[in-house]
Amino acid sequence: MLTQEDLRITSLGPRKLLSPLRHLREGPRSFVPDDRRVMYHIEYCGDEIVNPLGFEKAGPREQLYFDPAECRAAIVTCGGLCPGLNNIIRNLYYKLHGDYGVPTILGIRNGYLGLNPELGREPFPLTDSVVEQIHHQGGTILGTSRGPQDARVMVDYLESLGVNLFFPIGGDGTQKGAHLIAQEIERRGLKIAVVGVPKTIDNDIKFCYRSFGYLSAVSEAETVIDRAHVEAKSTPRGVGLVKLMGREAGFIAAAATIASGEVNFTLIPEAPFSLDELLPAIGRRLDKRDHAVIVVAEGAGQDLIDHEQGRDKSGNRKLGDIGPFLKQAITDHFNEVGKPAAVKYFDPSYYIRSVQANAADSLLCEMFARCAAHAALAGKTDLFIGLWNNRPVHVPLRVSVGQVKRMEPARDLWSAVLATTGQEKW
Ligand SMILES: Nc1ncnc2c1ncn2[C@@H]1O[C@H](COP(=O)(O)OP(=O)(O)OP(=O)(O)O)[C@@H](O)[C@H]1O
Ligand SMILES: O=P(O)(O)OC[C@H]1O[C@](O)(CO)[C@@H](O)[C@@H]1O
Repeated sequence: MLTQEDLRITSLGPRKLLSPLRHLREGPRSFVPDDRRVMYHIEYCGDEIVNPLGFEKAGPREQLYFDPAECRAAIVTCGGLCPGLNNIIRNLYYKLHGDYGVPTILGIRNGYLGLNPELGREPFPLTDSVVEQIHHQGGTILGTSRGPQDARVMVDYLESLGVNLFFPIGGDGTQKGAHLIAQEIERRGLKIAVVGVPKTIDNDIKFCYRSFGYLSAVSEAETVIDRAHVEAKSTPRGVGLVKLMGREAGFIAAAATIASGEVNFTLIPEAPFSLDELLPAIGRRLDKRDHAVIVVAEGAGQDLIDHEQGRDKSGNRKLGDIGPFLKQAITDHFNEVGKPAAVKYFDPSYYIRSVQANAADSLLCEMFARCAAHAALAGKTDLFIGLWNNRPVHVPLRVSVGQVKRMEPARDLWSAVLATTGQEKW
């Protein structure tokens, strides 16, 4: 259970400088339509908390800490690609520059690498023409990277750039890095707000019910499963085998299974399985219906594969390739029992995460970016924008760091998978 102390949001100081309403009336934004000013008024939500855990609700504050006209913002995108990164960049730009009037928004290139001036390329200023069309593209116009950088070096650089609003967009690794940066800023007594936006197609960030990009990736995955189903049905004893991303959590595999409705076996990292049980179960399905569709998350069945243990640059564990392993195991097994199966293997891999955001994710991105801008200008720091009880909330980074979200086999989503596939367990 989280305590009040856990949930306390760090603030750079008392908020009294400017009210957004006053600022919008007086500010130099001739292109802000009048109705946006009204929207601010309606949107204003104060420091209300959202139960049951007690997160503070995200959104505009009555008073700002920073004078937007004197601010400099920087955005960085880190880790793997995710649909919606460009939407976040674009919406942050429009909110900060277009609505609040922050004069300069810098794009940091290639993740935290771009905050090390010895190694990275120089940041560039975002402009209307730079961001105008980017939400139609997958990826991130800023580039990304994995691998650690020294928080002291990054803070030195942010300070030298004159940045006081900093937005790290990334997964749990990025948010851990953001927390170290925020702590270093606090140690030095600097006035730089650090407000993260959680990103991952894997949807495994704690206190964020749905991360942006997840549903776009699921949609793409569903298309591949449907193709695998067509292949499997078109040949005697056909097996469509689809490997999907999901290093530690099976949310993509589970949701794509349910969306497709054509999967017979779903295998996820959170539910260990044995070949002794799985292969005969596939056999029973083939005897009955002559085809089977299997979805496996890349982190599933790792205990079955002999592979080199190791870590990537960011410290994420390296996985053995479960797809070809399963393909071989299924092929060998049915050859051995004298009833060969035709296994068609699909590995959509990066394909599902390099697409542009779908409508649902575009909406989420707009909300996350808007809330991040409000929080930073209000002087809130060392937090990310989460989604809790269907509301955007402020999640202190010290609370989220080290916490992970996993599918719980006893919960609804997994029950829905079992009901959809008809598989007995796993
Ligand atoms: N514990 C940590 N402390 C400081 N920085 C970290 C930490 N873990 C990861 N990072 C840094 O954060 C950045 C992104 O981390 P990582 O590559 O793990 O991606 P991620 O943000 O977790 O996203 P994804 O979901 O794509 O894996 C990298 O530059 C990495 O070095
Ligand atoms: O090959 P990369 O870029 O390290 O990314 C792979 C990983 O990224 C993720 O999609 C998370 O973003 C994992 O599911 C996957 O293992």
